[in-house]
Order: sequence, then structure tokens, then C-alpha cells
Amino acid sequence: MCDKHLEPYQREAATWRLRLNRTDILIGDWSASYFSCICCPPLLKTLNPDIKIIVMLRDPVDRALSRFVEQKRVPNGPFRKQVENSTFAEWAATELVSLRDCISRAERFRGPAPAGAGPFTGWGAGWTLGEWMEAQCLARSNLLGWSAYSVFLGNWLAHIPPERLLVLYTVDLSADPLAVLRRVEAFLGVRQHTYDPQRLGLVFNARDCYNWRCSKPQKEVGPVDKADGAAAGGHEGPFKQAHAELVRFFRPYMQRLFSWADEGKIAQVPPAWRTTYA
Ligand SMILES: Nc1ncnc2c1ncn2[C@@H]1O[C@H](COP(=O)(O)OS(=O)(=O)O)[C@@H](OP(=O)(O)O)[C@H]1O
Repeated sequence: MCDKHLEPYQREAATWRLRLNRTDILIGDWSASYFSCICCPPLLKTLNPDIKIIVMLRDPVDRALSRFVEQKRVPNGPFRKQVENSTFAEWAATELVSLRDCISRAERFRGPAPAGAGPFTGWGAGWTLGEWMEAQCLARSNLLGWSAYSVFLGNWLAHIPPERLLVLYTVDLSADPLAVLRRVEAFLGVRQHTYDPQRLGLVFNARDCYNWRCSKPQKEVGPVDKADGAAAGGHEGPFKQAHAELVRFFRPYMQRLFSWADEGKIAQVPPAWRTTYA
């Protein structure tokens, strides 16, 4: 992202304003890949100093599992080769070894925090070399590392003031989509829209339905299939062990999120996370 030419990106926003002949519209952009992009916070803030950021977080293991299953099922997925011959438990065990190795090499370069570092540090904003290297290890591990939310969220918060960054949780979107949309509208300062109630209950990019024109009512999204070796009737055997190991790996990152939530710096986390990652 950061090496790309900026003009076409700027042109996108201008094109929409011209097309609609309006200067009072808010232009948004979204992607699952911005969050872990290390250089994106300063880049986007430079492009738009008043930018507002919305982050949607899901239980970290569930996110990894969702991405794993997606990569198994999408024929040309970029990580298909990594996952095609493994169960989730097998793949996670291998990935954890290489991720932990990478992080332990980064650890040697961690060093003391620079004098005057604020409550959040990030890329070019107080990260030591070791922290940057750890973030690189995690950013390069799309399926697993991207779930180490505190590293990436801290980087965003080092560049974007907390009042311009809204953290939302997928579990709340599932339970009450309208309430989440109302929070988004209030955060953006836009008028409340009247949503089609049927569309509010739809889920996009769900298993077996991977494209933006394919949606399903939420109740039709079943459990992850046994064929993926992910969850045989819930949490049994190797999957249960892999889940426990992943919870151990993510715990310190989650604990940081919890402390930010307790300090009022981000929205309170889903209660179930406190139990799982205690
Ligand atoms: N409204 C709503 N509420 C709750 N959950 C939802 C919703 N919409 C999509 N989903 C689930 O999100 C998963 C797909 O994530 P993404 O759309 O970010 O995938 S992608 O990275 O852009 O391909 C995918 O999760 P899994 O089905 O577990 O794989 C979707 O089911």
C-alpha cells in the first residue's frame, strides 16, 4: 500500500464527488488488509488529517479459523497452498512454531521504550526496532498473526487520536446489527438511515458463499465442516488442543486490549473474551 502511487487513490474520492455533484458527502474505504498494514496509519493520516477509522474485531481464534476455512475452499486463495493438505490443528501447530521463532528473534532488538513515548506507540511513533520486527512477523502471518490485535491497534492509535478511532466487535454485529450501525452513524456524524430489516440480518462472505454478491441469512451459516478438520462437533481432540495453544499465544495481546478497554481508550470488549483469554 505505502509504495503505491497516491494519485489514483485521491482520484477515486474526487470522482465520486464529481459523479454525484456533491461536496458534502463522506467517502469511505474498507478492507480487511489495512488493519495489519504497518505503514498505513501515517499514510492515511497524511492523505486525510481528519480521517476517521472503524475497526471491527472478532475473537482472534475464530478469525484465524474463518480465514483458514476460506483459504481451503476458495480455489485461488493466496494461502491455499499453506492449508490445502492440513487440518486446522496441524496447520496452526506449524504456523505457531515459525511465528514464535520470528518473534523471539525480534525480541533481541526490543530495547527500552524511547523517552517521552505516549500511551500508544507505533511505526515511526515510538516503536523500538524489536517491536517493529515483531509487528512484521505478525503482519506476514495473514491467517494467524493478523489476530494479534493489540500490536496493530496500538500502531493505529499511535497515529490517530482515540476519538477518531471506533472499535467494534463482530459478536455485537451478529447480535444487534442495527445498534452497531447506529454507533457507526453517530461516530461519523451522519443522519440515521432507515435500513431494510431483511438486509440487516444478512451475512456476507460466509462459508460456502465467498463473494460480495452472495449473502445468507445469519441462521443459515452452519458450523465449520468436519472435512476441514477444524471442529468435530465443537471442540474435540486435536482441535481442542490447537485452540488451547492459540489462546495461550494470543493471551498477552488480548490482555493489552483488555487494559485499554478498562482505561476507556477503546470500547469495552465482549465479556466472553475475558473468560477465554483470562
Ligand atoms: N453481519 C455479520 N455478522 C457476523 N459475522 C459476519 C457478518 N457478515 C459476515 N460475517 C462473517 O465474517 C466472515 C468473513 O469476513 P470478511 O468479510 O472480513 O472476509 S474477507 O477477509 O473480506 O474475505 C465470515 O465468517 P465465517 O463464516 O466464520 O468464515 C462471515 O460469516
